[in-house]
Amino acid sequence: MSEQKLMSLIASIGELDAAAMAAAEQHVNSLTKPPGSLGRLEGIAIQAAGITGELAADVSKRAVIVMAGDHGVCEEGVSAFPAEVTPQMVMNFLAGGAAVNVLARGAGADVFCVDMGVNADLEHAELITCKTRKGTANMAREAAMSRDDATAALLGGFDLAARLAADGYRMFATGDMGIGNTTASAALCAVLGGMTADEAVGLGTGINEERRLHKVEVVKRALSCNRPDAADPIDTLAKVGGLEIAGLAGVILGAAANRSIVVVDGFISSAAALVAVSLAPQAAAYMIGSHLSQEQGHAMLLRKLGLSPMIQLDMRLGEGTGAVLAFHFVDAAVAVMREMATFESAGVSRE
Ligand SMILES: Cc1cc2ncn([C@H]3O[C@H](COP(=O)(O)O)[C@@H](O)[C@H]3O)c2cc1C
Ligand SMILES: O=C(O)c1cccnc1
Repeated sequence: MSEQKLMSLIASIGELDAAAMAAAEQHVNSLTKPPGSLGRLEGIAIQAAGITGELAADVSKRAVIVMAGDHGVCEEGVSAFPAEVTPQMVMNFLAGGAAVNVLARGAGADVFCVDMGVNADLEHAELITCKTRKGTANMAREAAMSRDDATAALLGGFDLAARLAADGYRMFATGDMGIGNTTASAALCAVLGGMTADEAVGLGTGINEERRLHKVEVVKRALSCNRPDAADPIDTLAKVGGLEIAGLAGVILGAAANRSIVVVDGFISSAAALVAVSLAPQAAAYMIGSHLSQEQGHAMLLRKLGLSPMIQLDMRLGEGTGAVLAFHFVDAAVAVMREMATFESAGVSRE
């Protein structure tokens, strides 16, 4: 039933507005600069027009959605940090003290923190709760979650993006929090992205190479014990994914269905994007890449997604930090469209 609902919501994701993109391209080429000289800002401006249907959309209302969930696979020793950091960081987000809060303030973005499945009873007036279980099971031994749990998390993310879009938000950043989630993301890359476990597994929060090799073995075990079906993204998500990753995939789909820009953060968010485009290839057009994470699989994953990062600051944090920073560049692209003079208006000659 709910899977049917998800499929019908996904089917509502349309193509970009071709007429708006053509008008935006024509406008970009009329501005006082040599053609193409603003480089990728021009492409972003045209994509933003295609997404929103407007030449220079008002994207001043923007949100970073930070989704948190715990991972049973932590018991295999895959992270440099203990699992209790997940709920502790959620409280830090809500208090405004995490990196993403600081960078969001700088980019004029509202932070929405969502408990998608943290292994603790969290209460806070501003915490959004969309929880079916307290963390996933250990995917190295059994399915991380049920198909119903994965579907519910996808729908929860979709619904949140839709509600925020109805509230006027036109631009979203995806953010994650969940100790152990680079392991789940790597497993998703292996199945849905066709990467080897060794290509997909990185150092996460800062394990050493010896522990990375152990993490590769854990991912291989998760794949051989669960046998996820690469042709079935929900099966894959349920078996080797995570609750916050599922929620973020839903956010991406919900943003696309509501003609909103979705700026994708680092490795974990990109794994969520991989799930989203595996379910709905047409959602890819609504996504903008933000930064290149230091997590080793990210470059390959971005290539598979067809996303090019705008910035490379050697960050490897998640939380939506890279995506929120990239808001500044989307702002720049839209401002160019809105404010630059044309050859005609400024009386500047061209051939
Ligand atoms: C204090 C702290 C804050 C974070 N904020 C994001 N992450 C990031 O690190 C985790 C993924 O790495 P791994 O798979 O190695 O556990 C995720 O929670 C991710 O959001 C953090 C990690 C820590 C320790
Ligand atoms: O790129 C990311 O999102 C990332 C990398 C390492 C640890 N946490 C997040």
